[in-house]
Amino acid sequence: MHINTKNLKAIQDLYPDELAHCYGCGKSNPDGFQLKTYLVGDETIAYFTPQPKYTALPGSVYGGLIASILDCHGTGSAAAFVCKNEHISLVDATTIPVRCVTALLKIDFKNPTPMGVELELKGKLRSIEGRKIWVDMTLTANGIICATGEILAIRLKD
Ligand SMILES: CCCCC/C=C\C/C=C\C/C=C\C/C=C\CCCC(=O)SCCNC(=O)CCNC(=O)[C@H](O)C(C)(C)COP(=O)(O)OP(=O)(O)OC[C@H]1O[C@@H](n2cnc3c(N)ncnc32)[C@H](O)[C@@H]1OP(=O)(O)O
Repeated sequence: MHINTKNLKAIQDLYPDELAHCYGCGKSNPDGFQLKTYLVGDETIAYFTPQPKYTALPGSVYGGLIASILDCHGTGSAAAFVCKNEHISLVDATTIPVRCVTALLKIDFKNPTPMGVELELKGKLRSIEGRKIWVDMTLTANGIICATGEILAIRLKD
């Protein structure tokens, strides 16, 4: 079920402008994917519908694109979970003082991901250990988990 994100702020829209050029999720990159990750309770969610040019075999999505959007959903989720952990409100903020980069990303491709449908990405916090944030993710299409991911995101120093 697609949740209503209209009244939620995407974590990527709270990155300061100078850190918002990421190809996958930067709001300041007009050529990029501009993925949006939302914190909803204890999990994160994002939606993305790939364009047909990101085809692997006809009818299925290219794995590199799947890795890209899970990468950005993972770092966004990590930042959101740190904010939640430190009671930094995402509702009132215009920017957040937390930015994470990917140190390690693992994707398991479980089923072909169909082209032409909206993909749902979810993230769950596994642990925060100092600057290291581990997040587990799923990518679902038509109710079927097509890929799972795990990411180690590192919180950048001030
Ligand atoms: C993208 C540029 C990255 C450069 C970062 C610098 C500034 C950038 C500023 C803003 C970034 C803005 C936008 C980012 C855009 C998009 C985000 C989307 C996701 C991506 O597309 S992002 C691109 C791909 N990403 C990289 O380009 C990272 C290259 N890398 C590094 O820049 C360093 O490697 C870094 C910063 C990761 C850590 O460096 P560091 O000096 O801050 O910290 P350190 O090495 O001490 O690691 C701390 C603890 O993490 C453990 N650890 C580290 N790596 C591990 C691994 N692979 N496996 C298991 N554990 C690992 C250590 O073992 C230690 O653990 P412990 O504390 O327990 O000892």
